[in-house]
Amino acid sequence: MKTNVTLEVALSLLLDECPLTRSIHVPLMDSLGSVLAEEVVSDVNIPPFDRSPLDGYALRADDTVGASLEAPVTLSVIDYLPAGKVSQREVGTGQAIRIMTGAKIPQGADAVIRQEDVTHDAETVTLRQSMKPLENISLCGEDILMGNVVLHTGTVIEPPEIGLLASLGRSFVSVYMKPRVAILSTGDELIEVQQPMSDGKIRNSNSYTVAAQIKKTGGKPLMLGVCGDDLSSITNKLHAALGIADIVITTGGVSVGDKDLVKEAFQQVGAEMLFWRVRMKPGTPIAVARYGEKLLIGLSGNPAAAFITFEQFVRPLLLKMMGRDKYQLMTVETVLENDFMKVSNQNRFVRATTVYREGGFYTRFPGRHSSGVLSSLSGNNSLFYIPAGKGPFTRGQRVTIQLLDQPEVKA
Ligand SMILES: Nc1nc2c(c(=O)[nH]1)N[C@H]1C(S)=C(S)[C@@H](COP(=O)(O)OP(=O)(O)OC[C@H]3O[C@@H](n4cnc5c(N)ncnc54)[C@H](O)[C@@H]3O)O[C@H]1N2
Ligand code: MOO
Ligand SMILES: [Mg+2]
Repeated sequence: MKTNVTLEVALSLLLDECPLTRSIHVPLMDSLGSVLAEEVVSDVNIPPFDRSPLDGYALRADDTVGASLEAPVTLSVIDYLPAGKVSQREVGTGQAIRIMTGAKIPQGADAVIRQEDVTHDAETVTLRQSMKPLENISLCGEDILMGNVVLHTGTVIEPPEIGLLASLGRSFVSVYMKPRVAILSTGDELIEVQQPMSDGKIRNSNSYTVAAQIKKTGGKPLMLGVCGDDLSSITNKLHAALGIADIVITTGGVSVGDKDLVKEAFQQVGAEMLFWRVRMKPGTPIAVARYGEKLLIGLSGNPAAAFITFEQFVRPLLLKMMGRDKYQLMTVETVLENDFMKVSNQNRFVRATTVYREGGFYTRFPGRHSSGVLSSLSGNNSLFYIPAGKGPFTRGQRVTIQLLDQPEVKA
């Protein structure tokens, strides 16, 4: 087992060989946010026929040659075509058909004129301009051509892709499955949300924070509740978790205390330790092990450490497993709005609030930074990564930060 590894080494040990989840056929609307696991080829032309993009008159361009203010051309209107209807008539010489946007161009016609550009009565339409062949006609297949690849494997399904798939008649689509992630919080001091407080105990918040992070990333959280600090309880829960999940996350019990038994439990269930302890604060004691294709990730019990290490390790892991090729947090250049004077001898992630104003990003450090403090995670949408020995940082300085969420835009 590697220990005291750098962030980069830890990330590559975790991500380099992580498996893709299986692909699964899901109803179209359930695919939003997932990654496409198939090449989508169009079996139709879109639009499926030549159609009118305007409300007006379909006619033969030839009939309008030489038409002008001085020499208007009058055509007789032989039919009326709303969208969805097909005309049984063919437009002959000297004829036109009244047509609405979206209707199929009738036989014989090769141009459409806007109704604002003509005068008409019940039976005729008069033009004062000539038309070119194919003027104002949306051609069959001009949007999507039959036989073409419309969406590639690996495309993230967002609302436009949902619309495209719908237009191709795909009510089911193949996507990479959401990873199932079991969460087990360890600690004799833990009580559940609904339980009354008692001396020496603390409510389990990690299971909920981590489950929410999993959900937000697109995974499927499976909450296994809390478990005391004893080896057999932890291993029993891990066995159960490995039976139902692709990834198992534990919180607590990964440091050096007498009751920190999670690493031992990972080994007892037959997992191979990949690393323990990363050179970062908070979250140093993170432990990662592999069990076949499954991964076990022991996060620190300290709430802020668990949250931040999730963002650094588990979020990219889940995204990569779901087929995403962009899985790192977005980074932006920002201007500091207050000082950060502390120089740390360790690589450190500091909670920060970033806003977008007057064309640029601005960042403050409003909260407390200890890894046991949960409250200052709230409202902070970014993390400032400070390599060991760097700093102090002063107001006005330009630095790079990680965005956890879209920043607020200030006027
Ligand atoms: N002698 C040393 N002691 C510690 C070291 C060290 O290097 N030498 N490292 C410290 C660091 S850094 C961290 S981080 C913590 C990590 O400890 P564990 O991962 O073993 O976590 P626990 O000891 O179980 O708990 C830590 C803290 O968090 C609270 N906790 C735990 N689970 C939850 C939960 N589900 N919800 C809310 N709060 C939780 C727990 O009560 C503790 O207060 O170790 C240091 N010690
Ligand atoms: O590595 Mo710990 O999370 O700083 O207290
Ligand atoms: Mg501990």
